[in-house]
Amino acid sequence: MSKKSVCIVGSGNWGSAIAKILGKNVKERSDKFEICVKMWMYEEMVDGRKLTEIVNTEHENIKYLPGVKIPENVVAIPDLIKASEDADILIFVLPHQFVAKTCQQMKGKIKSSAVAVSLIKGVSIDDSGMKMISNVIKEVLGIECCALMGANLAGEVAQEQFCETTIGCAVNGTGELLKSLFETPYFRCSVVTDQATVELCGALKNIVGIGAGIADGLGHGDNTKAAVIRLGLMEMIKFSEIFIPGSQRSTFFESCGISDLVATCHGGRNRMLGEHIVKSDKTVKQLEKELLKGQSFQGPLAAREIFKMLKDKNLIERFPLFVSVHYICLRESQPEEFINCLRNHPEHI
Ligand SMILES: NC(=O)c1ccc[n+]([C@@H]2O[C@H](COP(=O)([O-])OP(=O)(O)OC[C@H]3O[C@@H](n4cnc5c(N)ncnc54)[C@H](O)[C@@H]3O)[C@@H](O)[C@H]2O)c1
Ligand SMILES: O=P(O)(O)OC[C@H](O)CO
Repeated sequence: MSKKSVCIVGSGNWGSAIAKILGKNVKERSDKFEICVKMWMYEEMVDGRKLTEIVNTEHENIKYLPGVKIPENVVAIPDLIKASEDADILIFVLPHQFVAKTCQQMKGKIKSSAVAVSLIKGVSIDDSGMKMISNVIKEVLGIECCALMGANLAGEVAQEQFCETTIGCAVNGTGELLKSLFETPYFRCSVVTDQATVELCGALKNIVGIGAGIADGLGHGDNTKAAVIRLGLMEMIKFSEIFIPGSQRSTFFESCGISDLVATCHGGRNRMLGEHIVKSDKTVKQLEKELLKGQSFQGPLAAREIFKMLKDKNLIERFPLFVSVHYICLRESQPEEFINCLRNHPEHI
């Protein structure tokens, strides 16, 4: 079997943490993988220098993952086509609002035999309804695309603290190939076939994470947060039952489900957003700029997209937590209303 070459499409907080894992793994598994990992980087200037040059000389993404060394066999490339044209495995790890445009640029210019994996937590909504991000990639590029999601706060993974992740892969064989590429003693990968639920969990938990932050910001403690997690999980399960035929309850007990929900509700950027929404009167855009300095909150966009789906199907009353987070992000509802939403949740009736 010929060696597979790997390209990471994206280089933010998570993309850079994943680059650290992949750079080391391909060297250790050089019978299976090419040693050079290409990483497409959306070019920008940092302290008067190109970020790609900084990464390629200092081997550190000083803007998105400062303080963490990236192996020297990971090469940052600002040209998307040069980075991806020869790849056998494409790893998509961008904020979800950029994925369709990025794929359009790659269309017809990559290997037709390539396989992709999406690490992107979000969904895409258009006039035809909801699509998983892996389906957007699959449709535009015409290649197979799996998903990898879990309780994986990038900073902790980069510090090599133990965690688990879930590879959702409907196609035989590719899941095992991806496991052999990603797994380390501190990053354990389980493969499941219920890919759509894996991806949906990744998108929906970000909305619940904002809710947990709102409860924190209002001064509520661990009991309230536990209620946010439970009610959020119930809405995630109900949503999957309605929108994903064949969704399996067992997937919610993988890392992509309950574990990611717990991690995000305690340590995620979306949780931090919820807290700051309560403690300031700034917009989400302003808070993103101030708090994240170039990184991105995925929860507010997911809340808007899911709200649209619910409205179109007349389901708003069955998902009060998701809907309340959406209105609070828009500043159309007061944060205090979130606790009333928990109090009156249909799960209590
Ligand atoms: N950060 C985490 O802890 C973490 C963990 C697991 C999954 N994820 C998911 O991974 C995905 C990527 O998140 P992240 O944390 O790596 O990103 P991030 O929040 O650090 O986002 C910033 C990235 O977006 C890029 N960017 C800005 N404008 C762009 C454009 N027009 N086109 C393309 N790229 C552009 C920036 O260059 C930068 O690389 C998200 O879906 C997120 O939910 C993140
Ligand atoms: O920081 P968040 O809220 O975007 O969450 C990061 C990861 O998705 C946690 O697994």
